[in-house]
Amino acid sequence: MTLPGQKTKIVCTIGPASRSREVLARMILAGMNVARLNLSHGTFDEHRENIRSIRTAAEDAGLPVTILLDLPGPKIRIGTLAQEPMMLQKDETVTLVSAPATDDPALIPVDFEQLPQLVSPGSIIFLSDGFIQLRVDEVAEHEVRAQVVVGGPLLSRKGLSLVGGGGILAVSALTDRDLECIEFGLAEGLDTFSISFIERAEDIRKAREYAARSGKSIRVIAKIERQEALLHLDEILRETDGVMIARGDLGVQIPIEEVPSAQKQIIQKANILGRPVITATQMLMSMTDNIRPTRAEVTDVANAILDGTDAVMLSEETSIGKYPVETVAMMAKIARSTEMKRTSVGTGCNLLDYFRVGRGREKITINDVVSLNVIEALDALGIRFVLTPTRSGNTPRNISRFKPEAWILAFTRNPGTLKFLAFSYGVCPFLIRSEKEYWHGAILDSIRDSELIRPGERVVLTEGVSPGREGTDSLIILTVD
Ligand SMILES: Nc1ncnc2c1ncn2[C@@H]1O[C@H](COP(=O)(O)OP(=O)(O)OP(=O)(O)O)[C@@H](O)[C@H]1O
Ligand SMILES: CC(=O)C(=O)O
Ligand SMILES: [K+]
Ligand SMILES: [Mg+2]
Repeated sequence: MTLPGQKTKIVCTIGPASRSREVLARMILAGMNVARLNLSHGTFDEHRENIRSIRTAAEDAGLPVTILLDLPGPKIRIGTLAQEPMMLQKDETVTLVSAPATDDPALIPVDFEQLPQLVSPGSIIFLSDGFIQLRVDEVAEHEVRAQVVVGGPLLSRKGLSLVGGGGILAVSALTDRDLECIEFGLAEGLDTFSISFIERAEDIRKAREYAARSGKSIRVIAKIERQEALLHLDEILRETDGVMIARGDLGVQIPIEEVPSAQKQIIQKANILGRPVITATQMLMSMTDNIRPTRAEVTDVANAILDGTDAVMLSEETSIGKYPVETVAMMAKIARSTEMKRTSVGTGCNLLDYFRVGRGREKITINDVVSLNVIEALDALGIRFVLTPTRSGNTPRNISRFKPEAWILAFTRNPGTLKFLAFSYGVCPFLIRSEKEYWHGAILDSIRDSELIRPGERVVLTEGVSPGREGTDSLIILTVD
């Protein structure tokens, strides 16, 4: 048993820059915990190959990697360009045509037939999360002519949105394509999906019900990337297994200046319920092309950690960037340094006060009380390890939400629980093979053998898993001999 270098979990989007086994292996060693495959890009064949490579690389490295499949959702995207990048210059006129692809390098295909009905002269179109802006001049039956207001390089399959929140198909968040993607994932033996543009808890239930028809249960990360999701945040958090602050789309769907406060609110509410939360998009964006990040980016990563995020995510940086491995290593370095200073610099959200003296006191559960007591014991006695036998993963997650300095070693027989703990801060999960290994004696034996714990050191153990009992209602503090 060796401990990871940092407690914050690192999610990396895999693409052309990182899909080789060699690069994947180096990213795993640098600290990647979760490989995200964005099913909005590439083909099922490509992703099947990616899944194979990730599994092999993880096996070779001897470290666990969880695969997250990100569903496309009802997002309007441009199609496949004849040449990429297509360089758009300020003031030039461009033509958008409704088509999935084009051979004409002067045209921008848009993978959405009704585009001409959606805009009128004067409408502002954002491409690529708002990096590129166009103003519509003329609308014809199948095409739209527009002037470039802000230019830049455009790549195939980038998102298209309209000022004022347009650019999402008005249908349910879960599209037919998403259902096909769930089926693809289940057939590949995967069960963790992030759902894009969800509006309500109902969207998550639909995905679960769809998987249940094939007798499977799935784990869901709800992507918060539109106003409606913020309005229904409480019901979404209750239903979901985890949550992602998808700042790319969120920053064009709501006023961009509201993204930071939304981030803090989502993190705080997710922490209260013990749902792992991922902060995503543009975290180290400049490392897509440069070997060093900006001060602002480093500060963004550190602040997300201090806000209480469980995981941080890389997108372009690792999917198409020049320095995927260096970016993961930088992320890990920022995380490690920030975690060490977390107590001395203080954090934005004091969850302890929420439960002890705040609104949380009214709704407090026995599990909350136990996790509060664990935190109390860790602090008072300077304990470095909590050992949690768990079936569902709830006990380690409830402790993790307080972002303690101690490591949470989780022991489970359930491979799905193990995989999903890859999203929780400070949790180091281990697979055990029999019911007997849930017993305290067995857990202590394995930890003694690992040499992680010094003889004479105190640890906290949460109650063992026993048949017919739900939740954790006790903890023991003991000295390892
Ligand atoms: N499998 C892939 N193949 C090719 N390019 C990819 C792949 N995955 C990601 N990319 C590139 O990396 C960029 C950033 O990835 P990201 O996952 O954030 O996608 P996105 O297009 O912004 O959409 P989303 O809102 O779904 O995240 C993509 O826009 C795309 O250019
Ligand atoms: C990750 C994602 O979907 C976004 O930032 O929009
Ligand atoms: K997606
Ligand atoms: Mg998005």
